[in-house]
Amino acid sequence: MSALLRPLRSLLFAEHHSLTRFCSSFVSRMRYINRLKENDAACVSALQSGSILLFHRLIPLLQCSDPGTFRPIALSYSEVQSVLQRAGADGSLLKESVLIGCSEQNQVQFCLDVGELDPAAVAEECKGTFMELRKAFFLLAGAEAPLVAKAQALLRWHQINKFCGATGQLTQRNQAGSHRVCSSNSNVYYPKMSPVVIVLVSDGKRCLLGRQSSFPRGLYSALAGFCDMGETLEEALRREVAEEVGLEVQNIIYSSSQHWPFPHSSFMLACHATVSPAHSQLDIDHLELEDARWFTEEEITCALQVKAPPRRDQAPTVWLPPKHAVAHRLITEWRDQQRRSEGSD
Ligand SMILES: NC(=O)C1=CN([C@@H]2O[C@H](COP(=O)(O)OP(=O)(O)OC[C@H]3O[C@@H](n4cnc5c(N)ncnc54)[C@H](O)[C@@H]3O)[C@@H](O)[C@H]2O)C=CC1
Ligand SMILES: [Mg+2]
Repeated sequence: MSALLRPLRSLLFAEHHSLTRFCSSFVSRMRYINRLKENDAACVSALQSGSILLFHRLIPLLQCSDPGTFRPIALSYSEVQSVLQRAGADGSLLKESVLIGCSEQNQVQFCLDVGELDPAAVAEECKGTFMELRKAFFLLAGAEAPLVAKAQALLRWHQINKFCGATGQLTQRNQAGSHRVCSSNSNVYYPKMSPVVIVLVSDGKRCLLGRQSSFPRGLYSALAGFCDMGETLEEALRREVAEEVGLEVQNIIYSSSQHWPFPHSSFMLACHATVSPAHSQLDIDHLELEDARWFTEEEITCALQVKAPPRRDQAPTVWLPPKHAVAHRLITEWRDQQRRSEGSD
């Protein structure tokens, strides 16, 4: 190795080693990932020891782990190299991998879209199946649904941001895929989510759920809406509730947030809010909602028992969003709060 290269290699090794040494606690994991976004060489090195999730035109490669449960197949760099070679592609596609994050087991995770390969050959080679995320999301085990959703969202973002919106010129990505830069005016683009407020309104004894005509039969959910430019969370929430059901809410309390991949990367900001019983008369905007109703705690408890959507030949029994959706969390938080307050009455 030439004298010039040796210092570079030892620098990279030290950098990688120090980065790897850092990857032992949450803080150091976060700092490590941040550095991989800033240091292309370290990211290339992390890719060679990382795990890679494969997609085919944004459809994730999964395998059945338990009956009715799927998980993403995490391949090593060399396993992906041999999949690519067997599928007749050269290994250079690997550099298109996008950094997702670092697992709690300190495994750096990447995703790669092999859209130009034959999906059947890749699926057979990896003993898996490519499954649309809309279907897979609810069959993935707990923590893996957000991981696969984030990976798909990143890959989609790169596919639709190849050109600069201002100059029309090509944009170039960094090795981690955490940003793209316009090749002519250096505009920097970062992956974006659209902020959405989602709220469970209560009048003290009941909670309010609505449904759009696009929802599956019988499904009711918390009211939700995209934030407009310049709005605060509270302003968007008040506007959406006023628009959709004609109510003015008070006492907005933040609950939690969630990346929601459908249809394209919403950033769900979930809250509880109240109206006084004297001002709970609904005035539904049927251009926005097919229906909206007040539900008692008993009705919610019944609806939470409904595990499968009603069949076409059945009455449209009310059912609620599954555990993967933040609406489910809002509803169970409200139900639990009702039980606590009844218990203390
Ligand atoms: N994770 C969960 O528990 C739930 C998630 N959601 C999601 O929340 C989102 C918003 O719910 P909706 O009631 O449909 O929203 P909404 O009440 O704002 O109505 C949708 C309208 O917002 C506009 N819009 C669409 N995309 C936009 C964007 N990126 N930025 C600004 N405006 C946009 C369009 O005019 C569209 O017709 C949807 O993506 C839905 O999938 C909805 C309920 C539960
Ligand atoms: Mg809405």
